[in-house]
Amino acid sequence: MGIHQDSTISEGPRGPLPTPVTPAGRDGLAALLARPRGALIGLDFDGTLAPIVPDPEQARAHPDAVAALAALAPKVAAVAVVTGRPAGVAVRHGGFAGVPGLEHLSVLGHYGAERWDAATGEVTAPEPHPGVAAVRAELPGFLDRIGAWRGTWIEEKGRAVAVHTRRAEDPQAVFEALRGPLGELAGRHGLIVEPGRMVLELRPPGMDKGVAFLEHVRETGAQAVLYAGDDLGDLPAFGAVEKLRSDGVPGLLVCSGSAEVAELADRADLVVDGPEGVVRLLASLAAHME
Ligand SMILES: O=P(O)(O)OC[C@H]1O[C@H](O[C@H]2O[C@H](CO)[C@@H](O)[C@H](O)[C@H]2O)[C@H](O)[C@@H](O)[C@@H]1O
Repeated sequence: MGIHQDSTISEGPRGPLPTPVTPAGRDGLAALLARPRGALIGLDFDGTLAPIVPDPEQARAHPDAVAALAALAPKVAAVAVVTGRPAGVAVRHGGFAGVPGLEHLSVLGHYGAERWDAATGEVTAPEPHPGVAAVRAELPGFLDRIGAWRGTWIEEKGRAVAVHTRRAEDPQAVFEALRGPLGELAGRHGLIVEPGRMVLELRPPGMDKGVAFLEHVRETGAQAVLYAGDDLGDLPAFGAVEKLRSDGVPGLLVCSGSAEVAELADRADLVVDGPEGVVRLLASLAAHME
Protein backbone atom coordinates (compact mmCIF):
# COMPACT_ATOMS: atom_id res chain seq x y z
CA MET A 1 0.00 0.00 0.00
CA GLY A 2 2.76 2.48 0.86
CA ILE A 3 5.11 4.24 -1.48
CA HIS A 4 8.75 5.13 -1.23
CA GLN A 5 9.53 8.56 0.12
CA ASP A 6 11.38 9.43 -3.05
CA SER A 7 7.98 9.72 -4.80
CA THR A 8 7.67 13.33 -3.77
CA ILE A 9 5.25 15.74 -5.33
CA SER A 10 6.15 18.90 -3.52
CA GLU A 11 9.68 20.18 -3.53
CA GLY A 12 10.55 23.74 -2.73
CA PRO A 13 12.73 25.90 -0.54
CA ARG A 14 11.58 23.95 2.55
CA GLY A 15 12.61 20.55 1.12
CA PRO A 16 10.60 17.71 -0.29
CA LEU A 17 7.49 16.40 1.43
CA PRO A 18 6.17 13.06 0.19
CA THR A 19 2.52 12.37 -0.56
CA PRO A 20 0.85 9.50 1.36
CA VAL A 21 -0.79 6.95 -0.92
CA THR A 22 -4.02 6.61 1.09
CA PRO A 23 -6.80 9.19 1.52
CA ALA A 24 -6.61 8.67 5.32
CA GLY A 25 -2.87 9.32 5.22
CA ARG A 26 -3.32 12.46 3.11
CA ASP A 27 -5.94 13.70 5.61
CA GLY A 28 -3.55 12.89 8.44
CA LEU A 29 -0.68 14.81 6.87
CA ALA A 30 -2.93 17.78 6.07
CA ALA A 31 -4.14 17.90 9.70
CA LEU A 32 -0.58 17.70 11.04
CA LEU A 33 0.46 20.61 8.84
CA ALA A 34 -2.67 22.68 9.46
CA ARG A 35 -2.63 22.40 13.28
CA PRO A 36 0.87 21.37 14.38
CA ARG A 37 0.26 22.59 17.94
CA GLY A 38 -2.29 19.78 18.32
CA ALA A 39 -0.02 17.07 16.90
CA LEU A 40 1.55 14.07 18.66
CA ILE A 41 4.53 12.51 16.91
CA GLY A 42 5.30 8.90 17.95
CA LEU A 43 8.53 7.27 16.84
CA ASP A 44 10.03 3.84 17.33
CA PHE A 45 13.78 3.74 18.05
CA ASP A 46 15.68 0.75 16.54
CA GLY A 47 15.18 0.54 12.79
CA THR A 48 13.27 3.86 12.72
CA LEU A 49 15.46 6.50 14.37
CA ALA A 50 18.53 4.25 14.66
CA PRO A 51 19.95 2.10 11.85
CA ILE A 52 19.97 -1.65 12.57
CA VAL A 53 23.44 -2.98 13.48
CA PRO A 54 24.57 -6.46 14.55
CA ASP A 55 25.29 -5.47 18.17
CA PRO A 56 22.41 -3.69 19.97
CA GLU A 57 24.90 -2.03 22.31
CA GLN A 58 26.41 -0.24 19.29
CA ALA A 59 23.10 1.09 17.94
CA ARG A 60 22.91 4.88 17.83
CA ALA A 61 20.37 7.37 16.51
CA HIS A 62 20.94 8.44 12.91
CA PRO A 63 23.45 11.33 12.95
CA ASP A 64 20.76 13.83 11.87
CA ALA A 65 17.96 12.45 14.07
CA VAL A 66 18.41 14.68 17.12
CA ALA A 67 18.62 17.85 15.01
CA ALA A 68 15.45 16.89 13.12
CA LEU A 69 13.62 16.12 16.39
CA ALA A 70 14.80 19.35 17.98
CA ALA A 71 13.50 21.30 14.98
CA LEU A 72 10.13 19.52 15.06
CA ALA A 73 9.40 19.18 18.78
CA PRO A 74 8.89 22.90 19.60
CA LYS A 75 6.30 23.13 16.80
CA VAL A 76 4.04 20.27 17.93
CA ALA A 77 2.10 19.28 21.06
CA ALA A 78 4.43 16.40 21.94
CA VAL A 79 7.04 13.97 20.63
CA ALA A 80 7.36 10.49 22.14
CA VAL A 81 9.87 7.76 21.36
CA VAL A 82 8.00 4.46 21.87
CA THR A 83 10.46 1.60 22.14
CA GLY A 84 11.06 -1.96 23.29
CA ARG A 85 14.34 -0.76 24.80
CA PRO A 86 14.60 0.19 28.45
CA ALA A 87 13.80 3.93 28.47
CA GLY A 88 17.21 4.91 29.84
CA VAL A 89 19.03 2.91 27.16
CA ALA A 90 17.06 4.60 24.36
CA VAL A 91 17.81 8.02 25.90
CA ARG A 92 21.52 7.20 26.04
CA HIS A 93 21.79 5.64 22.58
CA GLY A 94 19.60 8.36 21.12
CA GLY A 95 21.53 11.23 22.71
CA PHE A 96 18.17 12.74 23.76
CA ALA A 97 19.06 14.22 27.18
CA GLY A 98 19.80 17.92 27.64
CA VAL A 99 19.11 18.88 24.02
CA PRO A 100 17.65 22.39 23.45
CA GLY A 101 14.28 21.90 21.76
CA LEU A 102 13.73 18.47 23.32
CA GLU A 103 12.76 19.75 26.78
CA HIS A 104 9.36 18.01 26.53
CA LEU A 105 10.40 14.76 24.87
CA SER A 106 9.10 11.55 26.45
CA VAL A 107 10.57 8.09 25.95
CA LEU A 108 8.12 5.25 26.58
CA GLY A 109 10.40 2.26 27.14
CA HIS A 110 9.75 -1.48 27.48
CA TYR A 111 6.77 -1.11 25.13
CA GLY A 112 5.33 1.62 27.36
CA ALA A 113 5.87 0.01 30.77
CA GLU A 114 8.67 2.50 31.55
CA ARG A 115 8.73 6.22 30.94
CA TRP A 116 11.45 8.88 30.85
CA ASP A 117 10.63 12.57 30.58
CA ALA A 118 13.20 15.13 29.51
CA ALA A 119 11.51 17.63 31.84
CA THR A 120 12.52 15.64 34.93
CA GLY A 121 15.29 13.38 33.61
CA GLU A 122 13.72 10.55 35.59
CA VAL A 123 12.49 7.09 34.67
CA THR A 124 9.26 5.76 36.15
CA ALA A 125 8.67 2.02 36.03
CA PRO A 126 6.45 -0.66 37.56
CA GLU A 127 7.64 -3.39 39.95
CA PRO A 128 9.69 -6.05 38.14
CA HIS A 129 7.76 -9.18 37.05
CA PRO A 130 9.08 -12.21 39.01
CA GLY A 131 8.98 -14.38 35.89
CA VAL A 132 11.84 -12.40 34.34
CA ALA A 133 14.33 -13.46 37.03
CA ALA A 134 13.23 -17.09 36.66
CA VAL A 135 13.63 -17.02 32.88
CA ARG A 136 16.97 -15.25 33.19
CA ALA A 137 18.26 -18.07 35.35
CA GLU A 138 16.89 -20.82 33.10
CA LEU A 139 17.64 -19.38 29.66
CA PRO A 140 21.33 -20.26 29.10
CA GLY A 141 20.78 -23.92 30.03
CA PHE A 142 17.55 -23.98 28.02
CA LEU A 143 19.29 -22.72 24.85
CA ASP A 144 22.14 -25.16 25.44
CA ARG A 145 19.77 -28.13 25.83
CA ILE A 146 17.88 -27.40 22.62
CA GLY A 147 21.20 -26.87 20.79
CA ALA A 148 20.43 -23.29 19.79
CA TRP A 149 23.23 -21.46 21.51
CA ARG A 150 25.49 -21.19 18.44
CA GLY A 151 25.28 -17.63 17.14
CA THR A 152 22.45 -16.70 19.49
CA TRP A 153 23.03 -14.05 22.09
CA ILE A 154 21.09 -13.06 25.21
CA GLU A 155 20.44 -9.36 25.79
CA GLU A 156 19.86 -8.46 29.45
CA LYS A 157 17.17 -5.77 29.52
CA GLY A 158 16.35 -5.53 33.22
CA ARG A 159 12.58 -5.94 32.95
CA ALA A 160 12.94 -8.50 30.13
CA VAL A 161 15.45 -10.73 28.39
CA ALA A 162 15.88 -11.01 24.64
CA VAL A 163 17.38 -13.76 22.51
CA HIS A 164 19.01 -12.36 19.36
CA THR A 165 19.66 -14.48 16.26
CA ARG A 166 21.12 -11.85 13.88
CA ARG A 167 24.64 -13.16 14.37
CA ALA A 168 23.71 -16.82 13.73
CA GLU A 169 24.71 -18.42 10.43
CA ASP A 170 21.06 -18.56 9.34
CA PRO A 171 19.35 -15.91 11.52
CA GLN A 172 15.82 -16.48 10.19
CA ALA A 173 16.00 -20.28 10.56
CA VAL A 174 17.24 -20.03 14.16
CA PHE A 175 14.54 -17.41 14.89
CA GLU A 176 11.83 -19.78 13.58
CA ALA A 177 13.28 -22.78 15.44
CA LEU A 178 13.38 -20.89 18.75
CA ARG A 179 9.98 -19.24 18.58
CA GLY A 180 7.93 -22.20 19.84
CA PRO A 181 10.28 -23.38 22.60
CA LEU A 182 10.82 -19.83 23.91
CA GLY A 183 7.06 -19.29 23.88
CA GLU A 184 6.68 -22.38 26.05
CA LEU A 185 9.42 -21.20 28.45
CA ALA A 186 7.91 -17.71 28.68
CA GLY A 187 4.42 -19.11 29.29
CA ARG A 188 5.64 -21.27 32.17
CA HIS A 189 6.75 -18.09 33.95
CA GLY A 190 3.80 -15.85 33.10
CA LEU A 191 5.65 -13.98 30.35
CA ILE A 192 5.01 -13.52 26.63
CA VAL A 193 7.32 -13.69 23.62
CA GLU A 194 7.60 -10.46 21.63
CA PRO A 195 9.01 -11.24 18.17
CA GLY A 196 11.09 -8.62 16.38
CA ARG A 197 13.81 -8.28 13.76
CA MET A 198 15.93 -11.37 14.48
CA VAL A 199 15.04 -11.16 18.15
CA LEU A 200 12.63 -12.95 20.48
CA GLU A 201 12.03 -11.08 23.69
CA LEU A 202 10.59 -12.68 26.82
CA ARG A 203 8.72 -9.96 28.65
CA PRO A 204 5.76 -9.32 30.98
CA PRO A 205 2.30 -9.16 29.37
CA GLY A 206 -0.20 -6.33 29.75
CA MET A 207 1.43 -3.46 27.88
CA ASP A 208 2.13 -2.78 24.22
CA LYS A 209 2.97 0.20 22.04
CA GLY A 210 -0.68 0.67 21.07
CA VAL A 211 -1.85 1.00 24.68
CA ALA A 212 1.10 3.29 25.44
CA PHE A 213 0.48 5.50 22.41
CA LEU A 214 -3.27 5.85 23.09
CA GLU A 215 -2.55 6.80 26.71
CA HIS A 216 -0.14 9.45 25.48
CA VAL A 217 -2.72 10.78 23.02
CA ARG A 218 -5.21 11.11 25.87
CA GLU A 219 -2.64 12.75 28.16
CA THR A 220 -1.52 15.31 25.58
CA GLY A 221 -5.00 15.93 24.14
CA ALA A 222 -3.55 15.47 20.66
CA GLN A 223 -5.90 16.16 17.77
CA ALA A 224 -3.73 14.69 15.02
CA VAL A 225 -1.04 12.00 15.19
CA LEU A 226 1.88 10.53 13.29
CA TYR A 227 3.42 7.17 14.16
CA ALA A 228 6.53 5.76 12.48
CA GLY A 229 7.85 2.24 13.04
CA ASP A 230 9.64 -0.62 11.35
CA ASP A 231 8.96 -3.82 13.29
CA LEU A 232 6.23 -6.20 14.44
CA GLY A 233 6.20 -4.59 17.90
CA ASP A 234 4.98 -1.39 16.21
CA LEU A 235 1.83 -3.02 14.82
CA PRO A 236 -0.24 -2.31 17.99
CA ALA A 237 0.68 1.38 17.60
CA PHE A 238 -0.45 1.20 13.96
CA GLY A 239 -3.71 -0.31 15.29
CA ALA A 240 -4.02 2.57 17.76
CA VAL A 241 -3.72 5.13 14.94
CA GLU A 242 -6.31 3.23 12.90
CA LYS A 243 -8.64 3.27 15.93
CA LEU A 244 -8.07 7.01 16.42
CA ARG A 245 -8.89 7.62 12.76
CA SER A 246 -12.13 5.68 13.09
CA ASP A 247 -12.95 7.95 16.06
CA GLY A 248 -12.30 11.06 13.93
CA VAL A 249 -8.70 11.86 14.93
CA PRO A 250 -6.60 12.18 11.75
CA GLY A 251 -3.34 10.25 11.64
CA LEU A 252 -0.42 9.38 9.39
CA LEU A 253 1.17 5.92 9.48
CA VAL A 254 4.79 5.81 8.36
CA CYS A 255 6.78 2.63 7.75
CA SER A 256 10.55 2.78 8.04
CA GLY A 257 11.05 0.29 5.22
CA SER A 258 13.39 -2.71 5.33
CA ALA A 259 13.79 -6.02 3.56
CA GLU A 260 13.18 -7.84 6.85
CA VAL A 261 9.58 -6.86 7.72
CA ALA A 262 6.70 -6.60 5.23
CA GLU A 263 3.70 -6.29 7.55
CA LEU A 264 4.04 -2.57 8.32
CA ALA A 265 4.54 -1.47 4.72
CA ASP A 266 1.22 -3.11 3.87
CA ARG A 267 -0.63 -0.97 6.46
CA ALA A 268 1.34 2.26 6.12
CA ASP A 269 0.26 5.44 4.34
CA LEU A 270 3.86 6.18 3.53
CA VAL A 271 6.94 3.97 3.27
CA VAL A 272 10.28 5.71 3.62
CA ASP A 273 13.81 4.45 3.20
CA GLY A 274 14.72 3.31 6.73
CA PRO A 275 16.02 5.72 9.40
CA GLU A 276 17.56 7.95 6.71
CA GLY A 277 14.11 8.40 5.18
CA VAL A 278 12.44 8.90 8.58
CA VAL A 279 14.88 11.63 9.56
CA ARG A 280 14.44 13.37 6.20
CA LEU A 281 10.67 13.24 6.67
CA LEU A 282 10.87 14.70 10.19
CA ALA A 283 13.13 17.53 9.05
CA SER A 284 10.87 18.22 6.13
CA LEU A 285 7.75 18.22 8.32
CA ALA A 286 9.38 20.69 10.69
CA ALA A 287 10.26 22.95 7.78
CA HIS A 288 6.68 22.87 6.46
CA MET A 289 5.09 23.68 9.84
CA GLU A 290 4.53 27.36 10.36
O1 LIG B 1 11.04 -0.98 19.73
P1 LIG B 1 12.42 -0.78 19.16
O2 LIG B 1 13.01 0.54 19.51
O3 LIG B 1 12.45 -1.02 17.67
O4 LIG B 1 13.32 -1.90 19.84
C1 LIG B 1 13.15 -3.26 19.44
C2 LIG B 1 14.39 -4.05 19.77
O5 LIG B 1 15.49 -3.35 19.20
C3 LIG B 1 16.80 -3.85 19.42
O6 LIG B 1 17.01 -4.94 18.54
C4 LIG B 1 17.00 -4.57 17.18
O7 LIG B 1 18.07 -3.65 16.94
C5 LIG B 1 19.38 -4.21 17.11
C6 LIG B 1 20.40 -3.08 16.91
O8 LIG B 1 20.27 -2.53 15.63
C7 LIG B 1 19.57 -5.38 16.16
O9 LIG B 1 20.86 -5.96 16.33
C8 LIG B 1 18.50 -6.43 16.40
O10 LIG B 1 18.58 -7.47 15.43
C9 LIG B 1 17.10 -5.78 16.31
O11 LIG B 1 16.08 -6.72 16.68
C10 LIG B 1 17.03 -4.21 20.88
O12 LIG B 1 18.24 -4.93 21.01
C11 LIG B 1 15.89 -4.95 21.50
O13 LIG B 1 16.10 -5.04 22.91
C12 LIG B 1 14.60 -4.17 21.26
O14 LIG B 1 13.50 -4.83 21.87
